[in-house]
Amino acid sequence: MSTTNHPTHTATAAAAAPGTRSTAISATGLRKSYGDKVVLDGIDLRIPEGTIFALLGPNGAGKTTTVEILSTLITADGGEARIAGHDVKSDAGSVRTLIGVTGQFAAVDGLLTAEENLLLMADLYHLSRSEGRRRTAELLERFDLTEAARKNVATFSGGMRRKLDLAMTLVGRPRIIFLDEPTTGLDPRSRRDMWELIRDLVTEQGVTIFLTTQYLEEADHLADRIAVLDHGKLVAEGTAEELKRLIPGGHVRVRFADETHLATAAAVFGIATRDDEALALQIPSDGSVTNLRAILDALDGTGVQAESLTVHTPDLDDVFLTLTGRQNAPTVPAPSTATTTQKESTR
Ligand SMILES: Nc1ncnc2c1ncn2[C@@H]1O[C@H](COP(=O)(O)OP(=O)(O)OP(=O)(O)O)[C@@H](O)[C@H]1O
Repeated sequence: MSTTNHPTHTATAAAAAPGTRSTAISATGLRKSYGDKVVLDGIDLRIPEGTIFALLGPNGAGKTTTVEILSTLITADGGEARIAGHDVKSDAGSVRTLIGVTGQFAAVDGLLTAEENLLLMADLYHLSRSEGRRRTAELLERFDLTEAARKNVATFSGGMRRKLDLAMTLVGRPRIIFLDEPTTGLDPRSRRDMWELIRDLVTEQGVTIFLTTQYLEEADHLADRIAVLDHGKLVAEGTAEELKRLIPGGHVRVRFADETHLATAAAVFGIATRDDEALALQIPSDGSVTNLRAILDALDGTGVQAESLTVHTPDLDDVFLTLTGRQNAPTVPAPSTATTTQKESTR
């Protein structure tokens, strides 16, 4: 897709101070309280250009508040945040020309068709009539909405509305896109479609994505880096692999035909946990091929045959549970009315 016709963004990005040129989003000591309630308690972030960053946290952790501050919708009580080098408070106008924000159906008008919604957005971005039509057609095609283009959005499925909402955000060709829970409530297929669209934006156009999610799988799948937000503080940050390494729990489970075989194997693997009932041994392992080979070689050495072997590597659910002491990842979370109302004022 062409990225011409967008002088504002290119010029503004190039104007960023040299030291911050490769940093799309940064924050230092961000704080926000509502009355007595501390929502953000000193958040530090540094997100390089052209990457996907996921802010992961349970309901009420402060994810939307973070997005609202970074996208200039509300101001922080303390700390500093910059978008491509521009201060979100003192230079909010420049920040707004660089970013796109997609909340929960924030901008979509259900009484209009998909095409009308996109054309309206093109008007808001002062695109000429012909450029607006061209961009609308291009986005409808890209998001597989061409057939539904002339239908009222009220008839759309949740997945189609989300796609249209993202398409509307892209009319202005933002270089930095905030996606607040982009797949909450979507079925698995629509969620995967959305993931593909998000990833394509980064690989094809080099945009930077800041997404919030409650889904560990989503962060694992999409993000270059993940931060876990809990009670207004970042409790961990890293790649999915780094976060998974933070916690123990990786193991190989080997099942045997009878107790004699189990006892022989157990004598070899001193640190293994024995499950007599299931005739199984649980052997600590990082799941690497080298480690698996060593386990199998040691078993071969005993002359004992294993009936089955399964590898368990910790997933982000385990990480979340370890870091926050709570299970996460609801299957169909209900959208909160309060945050939806705030999100409606995003544009
Ligand atoms: N305008 C407001 N006035 C008072 N409290 C607020 C306001 N906005 C947010 N909060 C509170 O701040 C906390 C964090 O809210 P926020 O919406 O940022 O969390 P979240 O992590 O996005 O959660 P969710 O996943 O439910 O959207 C919540 O306890 C919420 O009730």
